Amino acid sequence: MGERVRIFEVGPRDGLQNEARIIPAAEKIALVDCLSQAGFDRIEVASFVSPKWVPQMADGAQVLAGITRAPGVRYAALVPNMRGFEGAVAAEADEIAVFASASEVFSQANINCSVAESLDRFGPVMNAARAVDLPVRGYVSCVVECPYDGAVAPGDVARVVKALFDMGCYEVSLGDTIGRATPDGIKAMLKAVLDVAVPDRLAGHYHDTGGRALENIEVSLDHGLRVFDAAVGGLGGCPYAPGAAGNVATEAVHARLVQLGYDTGLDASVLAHAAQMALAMRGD
Ligand SMILES: CC(C)(COP(=O)([O-])OP(=O)([O-])OC[C@H]1O[C@@H](n2cnc3c(N)ncnc32)[C@H](O)[C@@H]1OP(=O)([O-])[O-])[C@@H](O)C(=O)NCCC(=O)NCCSC(=O)C[C@@](C)(O)CC(=O)[O-]
Repeated sequence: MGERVRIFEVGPRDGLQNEARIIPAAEKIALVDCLSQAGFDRIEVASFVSPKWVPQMADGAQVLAGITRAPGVRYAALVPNMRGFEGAVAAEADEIAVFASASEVFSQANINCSVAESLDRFGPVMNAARAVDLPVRGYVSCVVECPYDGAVAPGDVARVVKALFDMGCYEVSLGDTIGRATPDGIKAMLKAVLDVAVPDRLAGHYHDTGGRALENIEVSLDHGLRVFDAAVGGLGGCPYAPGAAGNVATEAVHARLVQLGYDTGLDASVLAHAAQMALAMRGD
């Protein structure tokens, strides 16, 4: 058996948040229930953000209430502030994620505040999560490139990663939000980030617009990362990142990792079925 590399499935959240068609909660629940049989230990299923900003995620509580929770799987939700935290806790999310950006312009576009303001906003969320023993993951968007502002300095990424760890995140996921990063760009970013963090508490979250996400995962494996976010069927995109295509497809990441000799713990036939469901949901 090869070394374990974990895939964090983000399709039901990051994947579906950008779909133009409002997808009924029952379809999302069916997808999550299928994914629960695939062998993931974490699946991001909802976000508790403003429904005016992201209408597709307005039914997060319904989704969390409707899924059949499999033992050993943590069902995660994204929260931008205390209001989102309260929604996630009421819906019994098993973990939450706060999300910041390495780019000021993207931060304004995505959550209507500066990077520093977003980090301040997470303070009370972290305290409240600690009080109820809820694990918190952190995301940093635009780790290589910003859709509005071009190249992002690796040092800016490292600063935000450090701030998220300092406030208590158990893991930080590095988002190539627009999926344009090259392996060299990922290398330069990781060099700076690994000055402030250990690789086994980092995850790669790579979109695949430029078709290089699998190479970017390989470069990250070389730097010691062992967790990668992916969306089944390659669903996704961010509503506030124009031009971003989907997340790298879970089934493609699984296949590449197996080819490289790693063990993902996932069942390829369940993944293939989930990918078909995901593609049908987006009308492909
Ligand atoms: C952060 C805010 C809320 C600020 O939004 P705002 O307009 O600056 O804040 P506000 O506090 O003035 O609130 C505006 C309205 O939203 C309500 N509101 C406020 N908070 C909540 C909440 N939690 N749940 C439900 N409603 C909420 C609030 O009550 C108010 O309602 P109104 O009075 O107008 O009726 C807004 O900008 C927002 O929701 N943004 C979400 C953006 C988002 O979800 N983007 C996609 C996820 S990030 C991503 O995909 C990247 C990632 C993570 O995958 C990694 C990567 O690839 O890079």
